[in-house]
Amino acid sequence: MSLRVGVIGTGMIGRDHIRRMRTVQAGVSVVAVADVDGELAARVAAGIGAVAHPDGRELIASPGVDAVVVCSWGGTHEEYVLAAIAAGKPVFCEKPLATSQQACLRIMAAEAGHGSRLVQVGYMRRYDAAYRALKQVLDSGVIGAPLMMHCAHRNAGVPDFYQPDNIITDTAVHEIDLVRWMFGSEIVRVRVLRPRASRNAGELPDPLLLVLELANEVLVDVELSVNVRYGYDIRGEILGEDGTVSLGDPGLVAVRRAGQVGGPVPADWRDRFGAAYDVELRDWAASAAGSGPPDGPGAWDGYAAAVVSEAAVRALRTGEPVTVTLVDRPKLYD
Ligand SMILES: NC(=O)C1=CN([C@@H]2O[C@H](COP(=O)(O)OP(=O)(O)OC[C@H]3O[C@@H](n4cnc5c(N)ncnc54)[C@H](O)[C@@H]3O)[C@@H](O)[C@H]2O)C=CC1
Ligand SMILES: O=C1[C@@H](O)[C@H](O)[C@@H](O)[C@H](O)[C@H]1O
Repeated sequence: MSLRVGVIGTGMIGRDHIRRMRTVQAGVSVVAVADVDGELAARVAAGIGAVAHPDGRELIASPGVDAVVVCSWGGTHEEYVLAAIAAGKPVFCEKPLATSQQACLRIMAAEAGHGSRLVQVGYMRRYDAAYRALKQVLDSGVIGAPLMMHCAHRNAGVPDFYQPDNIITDTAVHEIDLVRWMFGSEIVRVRVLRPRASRNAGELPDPLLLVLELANEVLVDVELSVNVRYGYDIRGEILGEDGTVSLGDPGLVAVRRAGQVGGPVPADWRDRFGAAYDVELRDWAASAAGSGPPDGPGAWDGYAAAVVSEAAVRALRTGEPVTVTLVDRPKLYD
């Protein structure tokens, strides 16, 4: 029997995940949706033969729903993730897990009370073929012990709701999760530097340079530019004691003509990370269908990312370095 999934939030990524669960994945049916925009939910439900619930909590409680995907706005995630845990249902929650470290602690406490992992967070870069290849080279030891990583996270543009903090909490949070996974080490200190703002930036402090210090003394710099106009450009290079490894060009072709060489730049996150979302949701659905607890990023990772994000927001506002302090990691997440 196929896994009956309910999706809360039928906006951009909610609809994209519905499409992939219906067309790319086997063994999954999207049977229910919910959105505060009732008309949108009804339209999406009608298009796929699903039930539209007026409320996300009702969807979670429905006996016809085995597992839940949360794609609503970040501030609403805690409520739905807690309700899914209370119902004993596996839940895939888009990033961020929640918008404060206290909320993430409440989620971890609820999961510990349940006794096994039910939560996966949508940090899809861990499933990206290029980042996985980068980690494989790093872990093989051929470039020696890591010293630094240089990252760039460039968006063509960002939604109108973006405030300065969103550059950290919605954009940089991907690198915050990624480097913890890449180096198997927690972030202990952050600082944020502000160069001259781009003329394309509007009111935003854009670009920013985020500097992350890890417990293993690796230093990471992340350029965050959210209005570059030319496309969605994600870069990463690790410097080791004996060599370097970097993400390759995501373009599948190079065009040589008129004395120039060029190729496509992805338009947005769907374009660049489409295959990673496919693998991420396939693995999550397999675990939710009974293959075992999810082994992707969990509530602990969501919590750590929230603590570092809060520290980075403070660093952005004050211009000062901020130390990161995490609670002891509960046994459930060893
Ligand atoms: N992993 C990734 O690369 C990406 C993750 N995201 C994350 O996905 C989430 C959604 O982002 P988008 O789809 O871009 O936003 P969106 O604004 O396009 O869609 C969000 C939907 O949630 C609905 N909603 C808001 N509050 C709700 C509530 N209490 N109950 C039910 N529905 C509610 C809205 O009406 C809207 O339709 C965010 O947390 C965002 O950070 C978004 C884009 C990429
Ligand atoms: O998660 C995402 C968006 O919410 C965010 O706005 C973008 O900056 C990220 O690149 C994308 O992956």
